[in-house]
Amino acid sequence: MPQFPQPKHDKDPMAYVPLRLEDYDISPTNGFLPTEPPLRRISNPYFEPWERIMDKFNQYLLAHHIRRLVRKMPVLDTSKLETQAEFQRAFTILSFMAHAFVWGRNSALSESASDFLPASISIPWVSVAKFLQINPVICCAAVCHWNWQILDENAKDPMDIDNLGTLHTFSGSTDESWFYLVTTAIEAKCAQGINAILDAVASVEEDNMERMTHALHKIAHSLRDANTLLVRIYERCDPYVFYWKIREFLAGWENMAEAGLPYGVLYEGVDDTDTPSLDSWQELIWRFRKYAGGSAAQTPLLQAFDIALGIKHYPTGKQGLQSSVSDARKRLYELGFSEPPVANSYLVRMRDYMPGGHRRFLEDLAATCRIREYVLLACSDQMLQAGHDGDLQVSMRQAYNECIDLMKAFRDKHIMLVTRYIIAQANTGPLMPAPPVTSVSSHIIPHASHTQALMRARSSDTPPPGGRLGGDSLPADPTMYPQTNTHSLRLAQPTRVRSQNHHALQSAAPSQASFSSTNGKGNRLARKVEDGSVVRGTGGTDAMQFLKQVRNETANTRI
Ligand code: HEM
Repeated sequence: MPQFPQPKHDKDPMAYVPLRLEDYDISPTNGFLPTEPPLRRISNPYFEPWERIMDKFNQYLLAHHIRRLVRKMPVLDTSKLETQAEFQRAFTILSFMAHAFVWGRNSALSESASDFLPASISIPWVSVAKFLQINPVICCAAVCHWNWQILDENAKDPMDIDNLGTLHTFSGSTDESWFYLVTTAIEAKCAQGINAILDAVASVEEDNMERMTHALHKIAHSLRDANTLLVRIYERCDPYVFYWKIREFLAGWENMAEAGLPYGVLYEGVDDTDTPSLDSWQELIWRFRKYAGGSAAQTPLLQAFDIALGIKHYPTGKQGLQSSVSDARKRLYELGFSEPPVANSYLVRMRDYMPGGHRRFLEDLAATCRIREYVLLACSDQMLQAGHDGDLQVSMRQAYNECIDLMKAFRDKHIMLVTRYIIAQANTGPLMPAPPVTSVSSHIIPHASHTQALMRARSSDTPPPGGRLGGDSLPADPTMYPQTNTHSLRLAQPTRVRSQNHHALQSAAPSQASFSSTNGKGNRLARKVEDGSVVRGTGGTDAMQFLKQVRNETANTRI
């Protein structure tokens, strides 16, 4: 029979040491949100060049001033940031400016996505991200964890969703605020569930079923709140606005060939400093960064509940072994606690988009948590069959199963909203056609030569001299939130073009014709899908297949 970790002994290196939330930058009251509301401004006037842009961010984005203003911004020294709250604010506002710079193109001027970030953004952003131990790209923490304010400090429940506001949005719409706030409010409401996880872990050590049952009830309470809040998204976030107006700014730069970024984005002043020669484009191309964009899949919350409850997720398409209870118990007897971890790589990868402390919490929790095993071993087969209501073991099992049912219900509801917010929108198409899109480099390369270059590029793998590459019969691009990632395209080599403002390689962008052949609407991040296409996930997987598998794995964990 497998042994549970023994009570701690000071000299035993394998001793159980209880996890303490403060060691992982987790708030006892607000969970993965900071305890105090995020800063609305960095008070040091040195950072005014950033704050002044944020003062009129929506207006500048609407008027297409962002790129010009960001280019003019000085490169600020992040060593002047003093507190963690300042680093978090810096990360959030740099994320908004960076994504506005990359995706905030002026289509009337035939601009396309930018394949570089100027040093004024990239140098401080990379440095702040390093401090926070998170990828320098927009993420759940930037828009949901560090981007909220309390409206009425004296409210009965200050963290109630109806008492919260956002600090920043791209669109300036209430829909976008609400989209972020649903996640923010879920995080706050589930703080007691995170505390309860630690109680449950401790009760395994104490072999205390009563404490375990109580902790499981508290986890269930949080999950019930999360379920209630999740469906409130329908109240104030219009699926049309979400799909066609918001999500394009949340996209990252991975699998974004069709959006004009086949190689990702070059962080100027960070990754190009020692470029040996501009002729060695192959060398430079490796320095382009590829990151997924923002998604609530980057919240540590659901992963923490998964780990706590022993819900395992396997690579998409390879459903795991968790089948019957007796099988699970048999495996536990045979393998003890040393089952090899086989994880869903997408979910694991999303941890790089979480702050370092939160990522480490998930790792350490996985190493210490044996809640499911405890419940499983406490319930004999006879007891499970006879169902002695009132027995401590049975109540514990019921409390555990209630948590599983609520996790499954959450994922069912989530699948429904993905259907309404993404799939239905992608199938319908936009109401308002965007202006046609042409190559950003049309001022550099005459359109006719561009087209000839395209034709040459498609007949060979060598880049045409001085021209950008693309394909005017690229396949239709099914769509994914928040990153559009679809068919993998055969990437042509980029052509180095020295632009007026930077020396980054101009990336291959599909031509106008290629967009009209997909949906004719010009918007490359939110787009109509062709009949029969699947909506693909960030990791290149079929989103629905991924989400349904994650849901089914949850249901299979019931004891
Ligand atoms: C309009 C609202 C939403 C849409 C359209 C949406 C869409 C998606 C999509 C397409 C995925 C697949 C992977 C990816 O691309 O990142 C995903 C994953 C995920 N989303 Fe959402 N989402 C929404 C709201 C939320 C909210 C409010 C939460 C809760 C905090 C949430 C939590 C998750 C989690 C945890 C995953 C990973 C899969 C899982 O653990 O079940 N989502 N979401």
